[in-house]
Amino acid sequence: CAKKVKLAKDDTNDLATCRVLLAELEGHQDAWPFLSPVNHKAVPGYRKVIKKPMDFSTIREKLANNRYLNLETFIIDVNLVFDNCEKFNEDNSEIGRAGHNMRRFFDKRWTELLR
Ligand SMILES: Cn1cc(C(=O)NCCCNC(=O)c2ccc(F)cc2)ccc1=O
Repeated sequence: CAKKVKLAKDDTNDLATCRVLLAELEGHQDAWPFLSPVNHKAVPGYRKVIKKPMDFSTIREKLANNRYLNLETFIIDVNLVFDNCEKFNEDNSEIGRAGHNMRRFFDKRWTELLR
C-alpha cells in the first residue's frame, strides 16, 4: 500500500489500551469518589465550581460509544477527573488524597504501557 507519512502515530491499539487503563482505574481501592458522577444535589457548590464534571462511568460510556478519537482525548478526560478533584477538595482530605493517589497511579501506568 501507499507509503504512510512517517510522523503519523500508530493508534491501532489505542482502544484496547484505553480499556485496560480504565479497568485498572475502576479497580483501584481509591477509585470510589470517581466511579459515578458527583451528585451536585448532595454536594453543595459543586455545579457552580466545576464547569466540566467527569467521572469513570462517563468515560466508560464515551469509550463504549466510540467518543474518543485516540488515546490522547481519553487521557484528557481522565486528567479532567483529577483536576476537578484538586479544584474542589482540600489536598489533606480523604477525597483530595484519593485524587492524588489515583493521578499518580494513572501517570505511572500509561507511561509504562506506552514506553
Ligand atoms: C470527586 N468527588 C466526589 C464527591 C463525593 O462525595 N462522592 C460521593 C462518593 C460516594 N460514593 C461512595 O462512597 C462509593 C461509591 C462506589 C463504591 F463502590 C463504594 C462507595 C465529592 C466531591 C468530589 O470532588
